Amino acid sequence: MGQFSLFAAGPQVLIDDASGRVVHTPGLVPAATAQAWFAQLLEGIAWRGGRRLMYEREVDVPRLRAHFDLDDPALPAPLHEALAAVRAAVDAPFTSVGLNLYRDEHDSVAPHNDKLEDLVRGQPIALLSLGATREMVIRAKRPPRRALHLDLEAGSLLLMDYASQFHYDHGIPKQRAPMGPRISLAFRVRPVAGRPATTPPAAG
Ligand SMILES: O=C(O)CCC(=O)C(=O)O
Ligand SMILES: [Fe+2]
Repeated sequence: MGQFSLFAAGPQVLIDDASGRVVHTPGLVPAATAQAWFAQLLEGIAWRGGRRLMYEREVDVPRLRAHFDLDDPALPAPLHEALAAVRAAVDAPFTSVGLNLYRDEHDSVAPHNDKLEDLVRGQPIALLSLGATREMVIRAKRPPRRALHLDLEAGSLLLMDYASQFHYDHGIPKQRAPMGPRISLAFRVRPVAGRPATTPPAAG
């Protein structure tokens, strides 16, 4: 059996209609592999805090972050391996990986859609989870704002297509119960600098 043949529960299609496609695959990566990557990244990455404006006040971004271009010769080994695992499941020419570190239950990401100018049109976002299980909430933008609550376990993949970013927000809410650290790897296909993010429709 190959390394990636253990799809614990198989892919679960959460959304698949005109509003977009969202697929959750628990167990894409075996638990021991996910744990090894988590430990190496937690120690080995130069995690950065950030500041953002909220209601005209500067506040800390409530998690730590890092970013690599996937062709960076200094790409850490676990990210190379994680990319291979994601590419085995998703046919997209990923160019970039954003890392989020949620140190504990107080860290979060507010509901948002990924910035469309950071994505090549039509390409998905793939989120690989490592470390503690955290809840993600995916909520429709339109009333009645249907919400999906899912547990993102270590080794799971959440694939959101481009269209879904127009119609849904996603976020990782703070929790009350104590939680260990979690790392997410967000693989994206970013537009090449200097070229438009979206291809204009062909003339004629
Ligand atoms: O940590 C996650 O799973 C979500 C991260 C996210 O939404 C983002 O980086 O844009
Ligand atoms: Fe996001």
